[in-house]
Amino acid sequence: MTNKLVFFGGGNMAEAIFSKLKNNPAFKIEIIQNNNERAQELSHNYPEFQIWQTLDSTLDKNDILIIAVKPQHAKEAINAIKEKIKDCIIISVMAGIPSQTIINWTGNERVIRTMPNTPASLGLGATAIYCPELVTDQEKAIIYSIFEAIGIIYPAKDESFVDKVLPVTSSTVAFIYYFIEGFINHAVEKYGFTATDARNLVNQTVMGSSAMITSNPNIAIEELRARVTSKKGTTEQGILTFETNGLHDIIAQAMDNCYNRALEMAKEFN
Ligand SMILES: NC(=O)C1=CN([C@@H]2O[C@H](COP(=O)(O)OP(=O)(O)OC[C@H]3O[C@@H](n4cnc5c(N)ncnc54)[C@H](OP(=O)(O)O)[C@@H]3O)[C@@H](O)[C@H]2O)C=CC1
Ligand SMILES: O=C(O)[C@@H]1CCC=N1
Repeated sequence: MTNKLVFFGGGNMAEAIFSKLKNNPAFKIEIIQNNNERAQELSHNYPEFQIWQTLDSTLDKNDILIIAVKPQHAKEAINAIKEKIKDCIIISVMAGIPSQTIINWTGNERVIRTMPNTPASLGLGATAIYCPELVTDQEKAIIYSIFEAIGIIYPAKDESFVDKVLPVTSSTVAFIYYFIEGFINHAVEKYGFTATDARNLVNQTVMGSSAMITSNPNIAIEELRARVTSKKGTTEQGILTFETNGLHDIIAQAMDNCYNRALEMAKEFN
């Protein structure tokens, strides 16, 4: 069976998902993108999808709407289409907006909260999904299949975990880039590597380190680290610098501020 999958907002996160679904026969994809320039770019890059600037038709019970607009635009954007999305399945990828708020805006109770991340475009995504009880097992299987097609899923036991994964998976993509930028910039500025060489070397190291974790599920990450850290060697001095300056405390603070912002957004954009 083919399901109609309509993306409301065709920006970065939506594209990370639909780019990976484009050859998937299970879904007939349509994109609502109000910005004309972006709509044209999407039409050019994805001739297999239908691109609209507004939602003209009413969605049916089995159709799926993925809401992928920014949280601050959501209320107004959804209000403009609410009469057409009363019966469909609604999946939100928006940070911070609780499902009850979306129910209040739409009058539709079949609202699923998810939190994906951009590596979805490579099939390497990680998506937390919270389905309320009124979603049937059959519907749940379809919803899970969308996100399984773009990576791993984490079925959240309650909705709070959709916000709690923000500093674990979704925002973390940017946190990791920020960390990587630090290594690259200093390699260029202090040690004279070209920007390209530094990028390639650091990136290969990040990929290799990550692959070591994946290939050694029974070895603690601390142990993998210990195998690099020779007593009185070079790595030890670097780790000591991180420890002395409380890097793990800084990471914890960044995670808490990220999560707290989601809670704040729930109040700000209701
Ligand atoms: N980026 C990420 O890594 C992640 C994002 N998210 C969530 O995904 C959502 C989208 O984020 P992101 O993709 O980064 O943001 P973008 O700004 O890239 O995407 C939003 C898109 O929606 C369009 N849009 C706005 N209003 C309407 C409307 N009324 N009708 C149709 N299209 C509209 C915007 O057009 P225009 O440019 O003209 O405003 C834009 O193209 C957010 O809610 C965010 O919380 C979740 C996980 C990760
Ligand atoms: O920064 C944001 O709000 C979005 C949600 C997770 C990643 N980007």
